Amino acid sequence: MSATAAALAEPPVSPLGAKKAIGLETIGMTKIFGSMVALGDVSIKVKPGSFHALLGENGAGKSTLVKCIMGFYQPTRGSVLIDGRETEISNPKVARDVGIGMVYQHFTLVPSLTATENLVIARADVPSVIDWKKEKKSLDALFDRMPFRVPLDVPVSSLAAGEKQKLEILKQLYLDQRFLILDEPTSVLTPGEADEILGLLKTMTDAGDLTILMISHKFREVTAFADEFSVLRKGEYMGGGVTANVSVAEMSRMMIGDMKLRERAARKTFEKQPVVLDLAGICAEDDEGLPAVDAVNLKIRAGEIVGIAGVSGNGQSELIETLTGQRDLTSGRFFVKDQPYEPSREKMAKFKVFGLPEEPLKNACVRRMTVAENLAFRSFDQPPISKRRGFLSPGPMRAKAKELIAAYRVKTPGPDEPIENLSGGNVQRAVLARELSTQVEVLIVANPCFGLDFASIAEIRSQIMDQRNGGAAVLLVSEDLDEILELSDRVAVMSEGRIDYVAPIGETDRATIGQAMAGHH
Ligand SMILES: Nc1ncnc2c1ncn2[C@@H]1O[C@H](COP(=O)(O)OP(=O)(O)OP(=O)(O)O)[C@@H](O)[C@H]1O
Repeated sequence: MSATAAALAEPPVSPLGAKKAIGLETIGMTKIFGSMVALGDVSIKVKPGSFHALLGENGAGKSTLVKCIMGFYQPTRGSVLIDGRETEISNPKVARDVGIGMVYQHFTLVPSLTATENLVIARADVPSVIDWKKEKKSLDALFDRMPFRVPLDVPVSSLAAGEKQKLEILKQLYLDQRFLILDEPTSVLTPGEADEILGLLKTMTDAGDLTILMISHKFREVTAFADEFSVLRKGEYMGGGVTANVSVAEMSRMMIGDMKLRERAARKTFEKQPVVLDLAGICAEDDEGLPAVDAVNLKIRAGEIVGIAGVSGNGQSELIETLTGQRDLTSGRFFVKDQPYEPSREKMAKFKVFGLPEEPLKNACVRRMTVAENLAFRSFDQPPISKRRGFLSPGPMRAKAKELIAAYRVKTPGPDEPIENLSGGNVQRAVLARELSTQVEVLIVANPCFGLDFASIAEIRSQIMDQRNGGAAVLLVSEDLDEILELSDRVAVMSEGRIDYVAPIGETDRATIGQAMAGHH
């Protein structure tokens, strides 16, 4: 039996509004892309009013499953039951009409509009002439019944990341969605913000007002907030159950099988090494032409990792972009081994400067080109890939790609797959494979483990440490303070475009770094 959204029976009334939490099941969900079975016969049950975690390593099929639920993909086979009834979700509008909403890793709000404006225009029934006074009054009344609120009258661009994420969630509640899919919702939040938001959502699921299906790679959050969990591996359902009854070790085994994690690379000790990368008075502007990087001075020695901590949006992205040639300097200079350095392709090759920017699919790949071609970006004009200048040799290029795919466990049907078809985590691994596979003198990495599963994080951090131990100077920008503390030899804190606090790792602590992040230094 198939029921449309309109045919669904009126749910019982809750204090939050007309509807109650929705229960959802997938039955035999299967999605095949060409010869690739991204999802094979997956049945999961998310009870109404539960907080359910969806786990799996990169490429396991989590996004494909939720895209089938949301109507972004049509499954090859399988169906969705909503509150026990089979419901055909032919597109995202149908999902929305039946009360399923999605909150993404990245923000989808219009930055120049206020929260009120963002919410009202998101409505399907937005009137052609909007009575803003009336809308604001009804929003205020609604938010009085919500467990959290955000400032309604300032542009979204001026809100902190935690407030933006709260607003994304409030938007879904305002649209009366009672089944929320959260795709790694805390990646851009501090641990404090993450706990606050997940805690508030948990009060709503416990009250029976909302059901949550959360994709997460963070066991800490899963064990603290999820009632139940399901694990996918290679597109198949591997098991699940009540979170409190299953250990983290058992959950990880379900995710990766008996694969052995790479031993954490030990930190090699060096005598005082020469300076390799020197940032001298670096200044740059943001996209609006406002000062973003303000006279940054930093020297990084061979065999040293300097971690830049900071709340996102304090100039870190712009600093990285100046170093990788994606943003002009307004003043200052770079030196590599005392020689002037500008980030052109030739100079990067000459000085062996490598890097992983943020959002690698956008900033470090050509999305429609194959995995092999993307892996060859740094070497396509050198033997053996180019025997004569301008002539590519596909054989050696594919052979090299296969080697890197195996070494870095990039999940792809093969080297000829367009890179845009890979899962987010696997694009990340492919770019790291390309950038870390040769001798590196300077390594510039921004949030290298963003969106990666726990096994990949261990592997990538070991590789960064290997490069350091091999004598590379590493500049690591990360919003994950644990990552900075684990990898860095020295910590620098960036606040409002400036670096006013730098300390060796043994002479600082979380609280001091936190204060410097808040600008108290
Ligand atoms: N449009 C597509 N065409 C071909 N293959 C695809 C497409 N979308 C996904 N895949 C493949 O399906 C598999 C599952 O990908 P999916 O994005 O669902 O994984 P995931 O578990 O969400 O991973 P991650 O944690 O890295 O985001 C991957 O091997 C991916 O390459």
